[in-house]
Amino acid sequence: MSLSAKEESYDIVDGKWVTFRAGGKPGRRLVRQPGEPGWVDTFDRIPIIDFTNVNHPDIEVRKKLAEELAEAAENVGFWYAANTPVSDQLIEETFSAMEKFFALPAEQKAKASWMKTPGARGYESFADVAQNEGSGKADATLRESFIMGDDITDPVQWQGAVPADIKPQNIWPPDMPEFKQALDAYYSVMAPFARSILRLFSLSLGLEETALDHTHEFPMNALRPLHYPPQEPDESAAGFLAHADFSTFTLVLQGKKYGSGLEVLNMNGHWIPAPALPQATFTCNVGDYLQHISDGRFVSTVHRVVNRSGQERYSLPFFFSPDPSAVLVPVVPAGQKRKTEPIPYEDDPIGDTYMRRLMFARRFHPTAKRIEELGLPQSEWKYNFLTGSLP
Ligand SMILES: O=C(O)CCC(=O)C(=O)O
Ligand SMILES: [Fe+2]
Repeated sequence: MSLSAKEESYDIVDGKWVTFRAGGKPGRRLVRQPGEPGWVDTFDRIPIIDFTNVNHPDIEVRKKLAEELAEAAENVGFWYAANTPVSDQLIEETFSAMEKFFALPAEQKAKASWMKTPGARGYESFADVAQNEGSGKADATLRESFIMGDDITDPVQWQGAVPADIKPQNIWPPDMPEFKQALDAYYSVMAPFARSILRLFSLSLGLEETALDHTHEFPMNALRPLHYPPQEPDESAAGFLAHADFSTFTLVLQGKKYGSGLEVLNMNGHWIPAPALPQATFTCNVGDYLQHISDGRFVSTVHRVVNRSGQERYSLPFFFSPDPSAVLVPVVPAGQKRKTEPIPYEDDPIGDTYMRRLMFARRFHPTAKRIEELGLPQSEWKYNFLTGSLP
């Protein structure tokens, strides 16, 4: 089922629109009511998938799980993951470190500001969000976050030789060394789990189980602790604006004891709540890279966060993305034609396209400003600006 093809097959005259950013550009969807022209059969709930068998020794068992996953990825683009390799204890320790980090005085958090790293890793304050997104008032406190990810210069992640021009990617709060320990521990469990899920997607696309492994060897992963205070009742901006992820897929840990607020957009323009469920660990979604690999079969579904719960909300997305050097080619079944239109820069290495998306979303970041000063056209933006240095 190609959701976007259905969407485009109707003449839209007037009505209410939901707007979002997806695939690196603005998009919109008409809000339709039952019986109205263009009302489609779309999801109104998110399926729960049991991952007990993710590494089952019998390939037939793994194939069955792959089929279940493919159905969710195709019809919803979101799924809950239950019975995963992530223990309750690890989850508790990770959330407790996150709460402690976000509770640090602003000056201590600012020591690990994302403005200090070439790839915008580190702490993003409430004020940074308000400035970057133009969302609400300058003093809005919609969300704050921290990003860490793959870093070849960190011996916890990589023990091999490091090229001399590669700079550290991550930055850490010097006043809370346990924060690094906690996120490293969590990251080291998530990375292999994500690789196993990638293999399920390989199977579901009719490929050898390991066929996509070479595109995700030292991938551009990111782990992003987020903190959303309860929104002011008069605050119209979302805590996280409607968007699709630029990842292969995303595994979001939502704390069960916190407020909910994640919402997923269906094809009729309705927001479907996706709160933490007692029986599941992760809320997961297809990202743009998997949508591309699957030739549009798996949908990078739009979502947002609005914390109307009246409680603090902490969440922890793990973005699994390809290697910077990977060039992704849509998988087209034998005897069929490609269904999707080519997208800009699709023959470029993913690192370069990632850079274009990241810097667009971080226009006040020094790397983005330097690119602007140099007057570099987007076609010349390169991933190595984030790891080495700009000209
Ligand atoms: O906080 C969440 O639950 C989701 C955040 C999100 O969508 C993102 O970081 O891309
Ligand atoms: Fe997202």
